[in-house]
Amino acid sequence: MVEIDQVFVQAAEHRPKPSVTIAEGIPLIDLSLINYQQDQESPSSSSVYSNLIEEIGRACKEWGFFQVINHKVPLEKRQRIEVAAKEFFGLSLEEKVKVRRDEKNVLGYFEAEHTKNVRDWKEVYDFNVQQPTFIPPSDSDNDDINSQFQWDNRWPLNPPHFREACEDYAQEVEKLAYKLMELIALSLGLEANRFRGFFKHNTSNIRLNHYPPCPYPHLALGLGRHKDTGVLTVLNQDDVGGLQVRRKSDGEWITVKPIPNSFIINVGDMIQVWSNDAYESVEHRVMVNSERDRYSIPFFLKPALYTDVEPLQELTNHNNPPKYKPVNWGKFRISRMTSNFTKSSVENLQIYHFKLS
Ligand SMILES: O=C(O)CCC(=O)C(=O)O
Ligand SMILES: [Fe+2]
Repeated sequence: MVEIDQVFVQAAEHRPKPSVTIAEGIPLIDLSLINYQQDQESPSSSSVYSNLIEEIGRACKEWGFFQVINHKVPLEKRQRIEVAAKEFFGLSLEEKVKVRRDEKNVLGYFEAEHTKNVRDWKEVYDFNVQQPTFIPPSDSDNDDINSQFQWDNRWPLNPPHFREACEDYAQEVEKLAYKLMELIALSLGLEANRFRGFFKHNTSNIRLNHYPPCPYPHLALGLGRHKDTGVLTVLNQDDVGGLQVRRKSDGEWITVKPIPNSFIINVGDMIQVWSNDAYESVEHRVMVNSERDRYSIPFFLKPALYTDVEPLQELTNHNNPPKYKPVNWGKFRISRMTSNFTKSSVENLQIYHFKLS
């Protein structure tokens, strides 16, 4: 067997253990009650609905992760993007690099991502849900965003229905994300639409992930440990499994069991800041295996580039003062993005850098 390229090798303490604990714990939440009609009378007064809100609040607090079923994202749209993703990744590298992401183009195909300075065993394709991305008017603070980056989607010509499959799916999953944000707002004691204004010019994106079989699953990871930087993630994973979540209660890595037609939801860094640590963004990673290809499709809900994210006034008071300085989403995003390309000697920007001591 050829020796593994050292760029993929995780430090001993970050390698997956040979035996894994399958999570009993990640809450499974039934969304049968939700409804996407805007003009629907709010069912928030009914006690069944308040149970749902409470369940979501508890999951966000105790795990930062949960799975949902009966979410109403049409299965057929989900299957279409899954097929499109497989077809795209099945193309030759020469074809795929025609839409390769680079230092200037933020979106497209990429096969050399690093997480915490170790290369991931995967390839990805990113597109933004809202186009064009709203770029704030130039001032000295925003020069980076204005002059250095291109935020246009880069659609491949092949497979033929790729773009349509991606856009159709994005619309559906975005609705689910906003509905979940309403439930999360209610669970924090806020107005249902409290977060809505942050997404007018959102920078939400969808990523297609492909983790090829890896002959060294004990040394490498499909995706190294990390927290999601955005607001909320809605993840579609296939039946292969490999996602692990760091359990808050004891720091153990717990494998999330795939459930057909479910989504895995997790809180990102920006909810952690808005909620002043009531709901924390939790570390997770992806193991690879030597036999099967694994595909996953996260939707990352993200605010507008100009958003200053800070603890919400309603959630802070004299006894619970703000724990963070404002985090400018555009700057945070760009700092994180540029560090994903190669090994770098400095740690990238994390939200704890914004903590008020
Ligand atoms: O592939 C997965 O299951 C997780 C992907 C993920 O965590 C990410 O892309 O941020
Ligand atoms: Fe993630």
